[in-house]
Amino acid sequence: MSNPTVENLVIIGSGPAGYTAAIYAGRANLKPVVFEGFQAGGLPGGQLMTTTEVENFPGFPQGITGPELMDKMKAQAERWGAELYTEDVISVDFSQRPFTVRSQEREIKTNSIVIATGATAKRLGLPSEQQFWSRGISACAICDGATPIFHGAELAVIGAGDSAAEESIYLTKYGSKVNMLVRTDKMRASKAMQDRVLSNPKIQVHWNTEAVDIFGNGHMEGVKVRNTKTGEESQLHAKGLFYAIGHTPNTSLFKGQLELDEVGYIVTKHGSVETSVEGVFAAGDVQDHEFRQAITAAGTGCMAAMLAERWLSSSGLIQEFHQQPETADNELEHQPAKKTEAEEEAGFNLSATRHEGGYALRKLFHESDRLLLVKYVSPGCGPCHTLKPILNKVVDEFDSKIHFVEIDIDKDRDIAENANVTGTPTVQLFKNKELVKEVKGVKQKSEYRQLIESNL
Ligand SMILES: Cc1cc2nc3c(=O)[nH]c(=O)nc-3n(C[C@H](O)[C@H](O)[C@H](O)COP(=O)(O)OP(=O)(O)OC[C@H]3O[C@@H](n4cnc5c(N)ncnc54)[C@H](O)[C@@H]3O)c2cc1C
Repeated sequence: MSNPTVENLVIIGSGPAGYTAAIYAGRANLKPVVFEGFQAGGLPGGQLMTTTEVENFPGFPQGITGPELMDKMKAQAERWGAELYTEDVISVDFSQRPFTVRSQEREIKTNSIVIATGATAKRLGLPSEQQFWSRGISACAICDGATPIFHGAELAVIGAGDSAAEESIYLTKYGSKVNMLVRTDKMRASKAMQDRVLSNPKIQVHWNTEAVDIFGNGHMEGVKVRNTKTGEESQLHAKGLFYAIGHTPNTSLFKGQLELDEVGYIVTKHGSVETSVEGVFAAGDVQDHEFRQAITAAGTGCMAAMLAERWLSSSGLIQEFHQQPETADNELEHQPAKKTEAEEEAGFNLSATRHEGGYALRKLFHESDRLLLVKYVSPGCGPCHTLKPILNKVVDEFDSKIHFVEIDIDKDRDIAENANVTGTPTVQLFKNKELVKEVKGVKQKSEYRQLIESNL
């Protein structure tokens, strides 16, 4: 599908840099188009979707969770008229003006671009990594740590920076012990984080230790480790292994079109966010290997939008869209209050499509004559947050034809255990009490739709 109009500005990425650029460009009446991303370079909302409390973003003295902060930034961008697409950009062409940006769904011509594609968590490439991925190995402790198999179990974290420290501390809520594997005899984490790790009785730091492989039978049982000083190998028992080993800038799309440094970060002019191509700006972690903070990403997002506006204006390309800000619809403020179990029993209505909690699931499993779609989520899980509006739309389409239940695996541990849920989000579809299909992670709407349609 081609769009014949030429946009003022396309923003690629929806972390703090992308949404801030969208807020500024929206307020400058540029009506920016934002590709929020989907899977190629992390979640829509960016890296903060995988964290719990953000304590250092100005304006939130009590802290705020990462997903909540990103929800607010998104709502603010929408309020100022940004047009958002939850799609990955698959190619760009900067060789001709206007520039071209393509996703699977559309092709857009634009006079200027802000790249805010951030960075993606690295993997180690261990021999059995693929086999045990999501069967013990995870790159997101916040998303998967609450899984029942990890409760009371020994766990391991690989890494030596702030992420590794934060994830180790978080995992002590669930595991009996957390082994932190550090390749050298030093941690890179901030002094404050190191102190929290070293003083936590549930965390053991294994210095000069690297992972060699994973072992297990179906599910992971432990990590083969090597002492980097002596070369001696040994086995460390752990039911879960969490990677926190840094990030790679998401710039493969731009190779050969923009100047990148030897690691792949976009090169910007000193003190600016201008790239080697006029009219293309880069903001946030994709061009910053030094600070890598939400506030610096937001700051450079602001600079990129302001410079894009100046550049469009001085090139005589600007097209203004005057508008009133939309009223923000903050979903979080409209969450229903939690019900007691007695209220749940009294209020259970078999004819309703949507339900939540273990009581409803048990009732529906035995009494429903419809397809039963079960979504398992956990508190603070960013991908669960991303999945919510996607699955909500699909459930609406099948209103009265299916039953839908949301299970918080932290509250209904026994249910998650019986259902063999090994990470969140997980969606299971049941027909006549039989499990037809399990889908892990976040997928496009069409995949869930097709799954339901083919079983109706
Ligand atoms: C666990 C953890 C905890 C953290 N805690 C803090 C904290 O407390 N305070 C703090 O200040 N910072 C924190 N950070 C760092 C902070 O998250 C980053 O510095 C910040 O998110 C960078 O923002 P960004 O906008 O540059 O990129 P990102 O947040 O990485 O977002 C990149 C965006 O680009 C999109 N994208 C990628 N490729 C494509 C594509 N091909 N097409 C379309 N879209 C694409 C992604 O979907 C994503 O939306 C933390 C990071 C982690 C991992």
